[in-house]
Amino acid sequence: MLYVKAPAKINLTLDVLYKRPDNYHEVEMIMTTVDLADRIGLENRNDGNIHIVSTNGFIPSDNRNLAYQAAQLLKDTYGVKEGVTITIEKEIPIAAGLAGGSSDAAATLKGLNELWNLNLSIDTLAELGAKVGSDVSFCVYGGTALATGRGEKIQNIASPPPCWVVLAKPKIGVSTAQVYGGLSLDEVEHPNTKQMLQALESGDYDLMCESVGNVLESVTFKLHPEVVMIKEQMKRFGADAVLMSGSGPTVFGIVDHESRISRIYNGLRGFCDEVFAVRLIGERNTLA
Ligand SMILES: C[C@@](CO)(OP(=O)(O)O)[C@H](O)COP(=O)(O)OP(=O)(O)OC[C@H]1O[C@@H](n2ccc(N)nc2=O)[C@H](O)[C@@H]1O
Ligand SMILES: Nc1ncnc2c1ncn2[C@@H]1O[C@H](COP(=O)(O)OP(=O)(O)O)[C@@H](O)[C@H]1O
Repeated sequence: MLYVKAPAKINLTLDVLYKRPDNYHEVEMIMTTVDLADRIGLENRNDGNIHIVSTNGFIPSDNRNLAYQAAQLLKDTYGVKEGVTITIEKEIPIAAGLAGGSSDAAATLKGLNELWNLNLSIDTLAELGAKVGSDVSFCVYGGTALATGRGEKIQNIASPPPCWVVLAKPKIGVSTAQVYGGLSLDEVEHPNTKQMLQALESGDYDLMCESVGNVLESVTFKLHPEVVMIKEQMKRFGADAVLMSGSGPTVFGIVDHESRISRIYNGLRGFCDEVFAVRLIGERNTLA
């Protein structure tokens, strides 16, 4: 069995520039990887089938699973005869704004590249990933990046200075399509992406905390007011920056010292079942 780690992401900024004719939204977002990960196991099958086994009964085990789609895409594109059993040990909350499914797909692409001896470059895997979902290319590279286009154009950037992150997910799940669909661009406050880039480039923790912003908050907050409450609690317990990740509903809080995490973590556990205290993963992926 080959094991591959599939970490979650958070969006430090998420801006939407306009709605495109293809119904996607042109975005500009800064994403970074956090140390909360699913574990993907890959084992060859002689019957040519793709088979999903998961520790979590709430994700699809058929061709709606993004890891399944990634394996199918490799089989179709490169005429692979082998099949694969994909085991997904789920740690990342589902439909949470943390790209769990996208990261499973990215890990599957990287792992099968090795298992099936395809010798594809990381750029090729990222291009293939974009066909599975907008966030998959970023997940192939990991680290910290500026993502543009519909999210699939990736530019590697400096990672945040050392810090810790508390993630809190309320019991609801949100549909990304519904959130983008509910966005009205004349009502939002756009984040300052340039300022965030400067903050990361210069390793300026305070400026980074000042520069977080996500236009999708306006939509998810209206749909689910409990997310606003979690954001307020996170601030009250002392986080330096607090933001919803992606389309939500997960809210993250940043602190610069490990000793400050437990107050926020313990405080939030009273409101949410799923709370995690994690490090950021600064390093970009290379192929094994
Ligand atoms: C909002 C973000 C921010 O990182 O993350 P999540 O909240 O899903 O984690 C992403 O843009 C989500 O990317 P991903 O979840 O891969 O989206 P996709 O599967 O490609 O698209 C799902 C649906 O979202 C909408 N969509 C997605 C991306 C985009 N740039 N514009 C859109 O309008 C479209 O309606 C699309 O049909
Ligand atoms: N491997 C997977 N893990 C989680 N969800 C998956 C997976 N494959 C498909 N999905 C579906 O994708 C949807 C979004 O899931 P996820 O990637 O966890 O959230 P998000 O897009 O908010 O980051 C869910 O409704 C789920 O049914």
